[in-house]
Amino acid sequence: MVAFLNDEPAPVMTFPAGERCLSVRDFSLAYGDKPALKALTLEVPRHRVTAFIGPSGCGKSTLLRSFNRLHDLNESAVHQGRIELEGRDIFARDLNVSELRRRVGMVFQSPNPFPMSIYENVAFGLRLERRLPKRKRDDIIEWALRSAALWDEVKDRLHRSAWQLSGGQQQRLVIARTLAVKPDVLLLDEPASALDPISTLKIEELIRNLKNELTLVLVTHNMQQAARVSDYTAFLQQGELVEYGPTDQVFTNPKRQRTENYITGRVI
Ligand SMILES: Nc1ncnc2c1ncn2[C@@H]1O[C@H](COP(=O)(O)OP(=O)(O)OP(=O)(O)O)[C@@H](O)[C@H]1O
Repeated sequence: MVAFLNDEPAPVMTFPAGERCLSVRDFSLAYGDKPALKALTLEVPRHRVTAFIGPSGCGKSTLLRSFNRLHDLNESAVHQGRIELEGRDIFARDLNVSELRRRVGMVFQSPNPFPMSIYENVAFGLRLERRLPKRKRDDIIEWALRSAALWDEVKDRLHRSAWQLSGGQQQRLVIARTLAVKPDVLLLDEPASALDPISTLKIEELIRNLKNELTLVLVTHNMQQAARVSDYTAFLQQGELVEYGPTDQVFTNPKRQRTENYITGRVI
């Protein structure tokens, strides 16, 4: 066993204030009396891809969903501690939760386009937000579909049903729909786990390219995927942050014995 590996609490990795997008301080969340996250402290850097990995039930999705307060919808969920988006407390009384969810968009495991055309899917969020002149709306829809690497495949059939697209195309459409309202952060919860290998590679390429536009946080069971697309990786176990660092370091030179056990397959 390598001497430096130990199970001390994870050292806090910090970023200069100008590079920090999300900041989690001593954050705990329980469903009723069952703790899911235990006093987590971590920072998510702006315009980077940060991956959350760890065994099933370790709290990855719970942490991701906390970033846009999806737990408000679950009466049994209680939290303590603080999360800031660009320096602002997301639990502040005067915070507008709809605006938070516009700024922090989310894409789930199974593609969920609405039963309407490709065009209407991307326009959906824009219609709710504000009345835009058609020309301007068309420009944003083209921009969002291009950003989601889907424009060339759908530009000649924008008014056909979104359900005619393949699963991978549907997931890129959902990403375009989320991008259309210009979020600052994109949360991705296992975005490729329902897709075939080629569609998965397209989503991964998209994730890498999108960091020019916004900050991405990815939950994945697939460690190769985390290694391929993320800049930073956080390893969680039983609601605790075990290790957080640059992805290369976490995968090739982990500082914690528990991380090494997980990435080498000794714990699943
Ligand atoms: N809505 C809920 N109500 C009650 N308990 C929940 C709820 N959602 C999650 N949990 C529990 O909280 C813990 C963390 O779950 P979470 O889904 O965040 O983990 P995860 O790491 O994302 O798991 P997986 O990889 O299986 O999706 C688990 O013990 C889970 O059973």
